[in-house]
Amino acid sequence: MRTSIATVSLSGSLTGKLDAAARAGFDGVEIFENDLLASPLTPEDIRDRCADLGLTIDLFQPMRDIEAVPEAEFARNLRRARHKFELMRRLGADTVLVCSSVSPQAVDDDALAAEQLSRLADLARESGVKVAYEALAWGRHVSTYDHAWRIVEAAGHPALGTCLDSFHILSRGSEPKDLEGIGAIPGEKIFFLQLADAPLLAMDVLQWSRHYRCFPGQGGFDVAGLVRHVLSTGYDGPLSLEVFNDVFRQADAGPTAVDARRSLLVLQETVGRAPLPDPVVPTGVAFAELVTSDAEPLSALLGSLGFTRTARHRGKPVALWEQGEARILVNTGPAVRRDVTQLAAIGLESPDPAAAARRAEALLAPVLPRRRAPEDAPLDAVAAPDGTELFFCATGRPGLPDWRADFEDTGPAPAPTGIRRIDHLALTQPWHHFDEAALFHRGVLGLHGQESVDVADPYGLLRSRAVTNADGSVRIALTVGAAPTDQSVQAQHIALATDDVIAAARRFREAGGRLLPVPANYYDDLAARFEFADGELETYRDLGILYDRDAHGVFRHCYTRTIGRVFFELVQRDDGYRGYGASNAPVRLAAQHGVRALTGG
Ligand SMILES: O=C(O)c1ccc(O)c(O)c1
Ligand SMILES: [Mg+2]
Repeated sequence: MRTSIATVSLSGSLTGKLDAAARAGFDGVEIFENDLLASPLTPEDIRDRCADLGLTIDLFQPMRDIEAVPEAEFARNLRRARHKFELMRRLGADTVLVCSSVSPQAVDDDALAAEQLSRLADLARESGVKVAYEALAWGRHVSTYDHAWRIVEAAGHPALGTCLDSFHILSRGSEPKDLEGIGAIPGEKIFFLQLADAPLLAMDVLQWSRHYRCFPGQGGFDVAGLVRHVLSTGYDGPLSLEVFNDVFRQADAGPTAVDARRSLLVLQETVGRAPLPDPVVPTGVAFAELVTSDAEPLSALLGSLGFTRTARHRGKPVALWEQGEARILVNTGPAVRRDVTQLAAIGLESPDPAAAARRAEALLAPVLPRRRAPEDAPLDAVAAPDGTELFFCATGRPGLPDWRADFEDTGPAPAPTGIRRIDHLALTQPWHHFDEAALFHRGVLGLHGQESVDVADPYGLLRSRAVTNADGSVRIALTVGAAPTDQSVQAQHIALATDDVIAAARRFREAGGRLLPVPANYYDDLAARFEFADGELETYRDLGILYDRDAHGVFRHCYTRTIGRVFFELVQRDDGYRGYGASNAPVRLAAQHGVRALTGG
């Protein structure tokens, strides 16, 4: 299917928007009148530029407040339309969007609306233009798609059809049965289909539409369900994104256009219309790679956690540290983002690394060079939106490139200390890339998105959403802070799974490690909320262990101090607990702020 994007969805100048849309692979654009008015280019220049970029102009919009008005007013509207149709001729655009009137002059008279739209369509036809009539959710008299369609049907004019916009339809809380009417519209009378998602917010629908729309798959609407209804009519026009969003209005058009196109690819796959390679869901975490300019503090911390250095890279200053199945690479080489200790890469165990990379590439993920150096194993890797490198690994599987082969052993595996593996990785996202990151991890990696939760931090709200595979052996928690300057929102962490967090915490402390101190008030509150065995709470209090329960089981966890941007968590999940201790995050965040205030670090 052809894909299109409205220029209003992207930031910057009209030419910048067109370039970004073309580079992301869109077939066409909807030109917003305001973008054209503000552009120094003539309509002919814009037409030529689109042609050079391989973009069709699928829609010109919007024309407002046309129908169901007194005759004198309608005559003025026709005059206005004549000018716009001439402009469209110069632009080479053949479909105009007319949105339902919000004018106080408009009357509630479907017959009049049909008659005037029909006369508009007569004029349009003379200019070779088709009119697509759209119900705005806040239209004065016409606010539903079926009402707009009844008027179009009554007009019975070949140059008049309807435009369906998923936001206007789904923002009205449509039940599945309310969408069935879509299937009854003849496909050739649906002149255009605009797609947008939105987070489920209770607010004025106009404000919601103008500020909070997002790309399909990033909000709470069933956009794919609506598209299925539309496709069942035989509609064969473009899938076009029309997203009014304050964040996208400020963000770079290039990455936004890529995010937009990826969302459409995932949507097309959901409705069975995208030729994408199947997802290859990762089956485990092979390693987490930290970069640092000073390995000393990190080595000490890993040592206290029971990790030992077991191997080093043959060609680069990268050490492998292991404990159980948890593997941490410490890279002290000249990495791009080495200024502060941070998580730079994740190795994901993949059933078919090459196929995983093919899907990632089809979903517009930047593919990284397979060999960093001539002697390296050829590993498939892509960059996530936050820059984290994702390696698709086949650890110890004959016939496939193995990252482990690039390492030579330097010491034996450590004695087990009860740490089994990496439980999850928590990555903070730049605030304006959060939805993009969640969609990326779901679409590209085939992970499943869990509920989004908001967590209070002393200086703002953190949003958090985890993506996981089916058995929980890969869990990535994506978080973002409301306050972009707050240091806590920059932190990343590696959570290590243990079967006995008390023993692990004691061992860590005995080995010289320092756990994050937790205020006594927290334990007083725990005592009020839960019943504990004798001495249990005192043990938690002594060690700084936090406690949570969900419908499935119990979660106990504690934190190390932070080095650079990175800290570690020891976690014990019992009886199928699924969460990440979100209810404890405010206490953890406050404690981390407290430590920073004391140490100045
Ligand atoms: O917010 C608006 O006015 C507006 C304009 C044109 C559209 O296609 C639309 O969906 C909304
Ligand atoms: Mg619209």
